[in-house]
Amino acid sequence: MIKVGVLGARGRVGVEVCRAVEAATDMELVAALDKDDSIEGLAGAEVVVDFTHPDVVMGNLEWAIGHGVHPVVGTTGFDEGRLETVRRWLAASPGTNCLIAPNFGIAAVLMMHFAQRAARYFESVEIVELHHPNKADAPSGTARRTAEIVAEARAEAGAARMPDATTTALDGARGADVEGVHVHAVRLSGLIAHQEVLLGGDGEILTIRHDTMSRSAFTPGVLLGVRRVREQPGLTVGLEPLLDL
Ligand SMILES: NC(=O)C1=CN([C@@H]2O[C@H](COP(=O)(O)OP(=O)(O)OC[C@H]3O[C@@H](n4cnc5c(N)ncnc54)[C@H](OP(=O)(O)O)[C@@H]3O)[C@@H](O)[C@H]2O)C=CC1
Ligand SMILES: O=C(O)C1=N[C@H](C(=O)O)C[C@H](O)C1
Repeated sequence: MIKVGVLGARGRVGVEVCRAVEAATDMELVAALDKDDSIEGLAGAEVVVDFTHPDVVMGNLEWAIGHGVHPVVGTTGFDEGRLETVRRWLAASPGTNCLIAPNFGIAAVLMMHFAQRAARYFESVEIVELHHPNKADAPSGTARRTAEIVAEARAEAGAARMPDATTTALDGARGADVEGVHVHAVRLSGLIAHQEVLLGGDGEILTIRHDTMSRSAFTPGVLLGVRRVREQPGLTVGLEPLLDL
């Protein structure tokens, strides 16, 4: 049995994760902690799942890694600086591993992968992410990561700069620029989590769209991460290696 702790246990995703861990026959939920609980309650857990908030996740990771608990992290807000800090903590705690995935939905991971594969064949790529209005951050972790891997694929293929004749615009009208890829964030009641990657070429457009219809979509990926994190050395970013992508 894998002893699992959950941080953010009363949150929108945390509730689903606790339910899934309790239903898994190879896992035991040993701690379900939320905002005002002491993180010391994680003592005894082998793996901790974090779905909290970008402002608190780094403190949680420092504690977990320092205590030899393997984190599986869904919380967003990771840039290269944060990832480097996590790598440093892991290096100081040999045998402890960490998985950080901006999206645990299998279809969402495939959407990102297909966008990365397609990017080199098109002149233009833009991303529109659409989420519920209670989301803390923008752009979403998924959109940010998609833009990064799309930009990387385009750079590797020697793609030219994307055409854009805009010289006059209101601030924000062209969205956020993530390594040259424009990302637009919609916050709308009724939505959960959605993303479109628009790829434009000569006379044709490919749209890759992903829709999260229920937060239960994240739990198979989280359980996969919990089962595999102990054998994935150091820091793993994204679920792709666990899906052989
Ligand atoms: N990787 C993925 O697949 C996914 C990632 N996410 C990300 O996960 C994060 C959480 O999303 P969501 O569940 O919607 O958010 P919620 O706000 O619904 O849940 C977060 C929970 O964490 C609690 N919390 C805040 N601080 C702490 C702390 N220090 N220790 C323990 N618990 C704490 C919050 O309490 P309180 O409300 O009182 O502040 C809340 O109950 C976001 O960053 C989101 O982007 C979301 C969906 C999928
Ligand atoms: O906050 C959310 O809801 C989600 N957050 C993640 C992100 O920022 O990409 C994953 C998914 O989009 C849902």
